[in-house]
Amino acid sequence: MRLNEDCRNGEEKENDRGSLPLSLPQLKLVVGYALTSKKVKSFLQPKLEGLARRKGILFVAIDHQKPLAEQGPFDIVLHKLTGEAWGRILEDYREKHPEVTVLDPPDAIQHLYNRQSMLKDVADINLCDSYGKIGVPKQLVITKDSSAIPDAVSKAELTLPIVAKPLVVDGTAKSHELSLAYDAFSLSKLDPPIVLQEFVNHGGLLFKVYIVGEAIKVVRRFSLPDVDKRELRKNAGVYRFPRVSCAAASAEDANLDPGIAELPPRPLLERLAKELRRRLGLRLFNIDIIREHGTRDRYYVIDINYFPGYGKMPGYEHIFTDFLLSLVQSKYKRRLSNT
Ligand SMILES: Nc1ncnc2c1ncn2[C@@H]1O[C@H](COP(=O)(O)OP(=O)(O)OP(=O)(O)O)[C@@H](O)[C@H]1O
Ligand SMILES: O=P(O)(O)O[C@H]1[C@H](O)[C@@H](O)[C@H](OP(=O)(O)O)[C@@H](OP(=O)(O)O)[C@H]1O
Ligand SMILES: [Mg+2]
Ligand SMILES: [Mg+2]
Repeated sequence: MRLNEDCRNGEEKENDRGSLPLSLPQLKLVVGYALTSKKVKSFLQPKLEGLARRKGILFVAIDHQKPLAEQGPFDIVLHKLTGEAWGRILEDYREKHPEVTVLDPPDAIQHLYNRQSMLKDVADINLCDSYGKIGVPKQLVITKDSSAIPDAVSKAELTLPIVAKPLVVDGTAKSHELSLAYDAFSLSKLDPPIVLQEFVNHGGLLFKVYIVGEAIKVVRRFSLPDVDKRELRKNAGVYRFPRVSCAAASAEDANLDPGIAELPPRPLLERLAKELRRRLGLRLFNIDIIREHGTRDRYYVIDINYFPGYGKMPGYEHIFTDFLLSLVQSKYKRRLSNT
């Protein structure tokens, strides 16, 4: 972190939401970012950059034509790019620059790029307390041979309908092309590797739980409608469906049945977030949670995304800048206590 006496003047001296303890010198925090142009557009909105500047945080684009080590110096590196080459560059940089916080470690992120390993920790946590139970839908991975799917589905005793999702999430639109199958035979039309997941009726509403370090923010999103099991036979086939829950329009203001709209209990989400942060070793992700329709406390995690669309999270500019400052403040305090 760079000490900077004159980076804030005039009205910019205001201490936004009290994030900077007054006893600390004024900081200038440099955040290098390596993001796709789509992500830059959705995340680095003027309201984020403006607030960040007022708080002494500067976002600087990482130049891919130049070696990372020759850029900066950075306090934090924020990134969401795929590819092994980039992962190696970052690992090498982390080794040589342990003083820089890389958000997040590439190995840990990799865990979320496979829909099987992504949900493993949720299943292992097996969270169940007086506030509710959180699990994952029953699922099956098919790596090859689509003709064997009907048999595999029957052996695994998966109940129809079934959601089919590409196994690997690699940032392409194709990895988000999902299908809903009303009969197991139609699944043999799909291209493995795929994950087959039991569809859980949830009243057409999904909870997106955004995590930014210690902060948690939940929003409601529209989702797929319930499927009447009696309709299965009539509708046999496999149907591609669009990215319903990703739409910018939120379900916050919709006139919903209170039993469906009620948010999951805060203590339950806090326990889940704390455990997942620790087990995944990640600080920036979101969790898609649904509540089984007709129950009050039976929850399923269906998806976890690394560095999701924070631009759609209300108040993200405050939450994110507070988080960035908290990272260097704790580092600064540790350094002071070591001197
Ligand atoms: N097991 C399930 N039961 C019921 N609905 C599901 C299930 N899995 C997925 N869905 C529906 O499909 C949508 C997309 O699924 P999922 O979130 O796994 O895909 P994704 O492409 O990774 O989405 P994102 O855009 O959040 O990354 C969910 O938002 C939900 O509406
Ligand atoms: O915030 P939610 O509704 O979960 O949806 C996000 C997806 O989960 C992310 O995968 C998208 O980011 P990438 O396009 O960088 O993968 C992300 O893209 P965005 O950052 O351009 O909005 C979103 O589509
Ligand atoms: Mg999702
Ligand atoms: Mg996803």
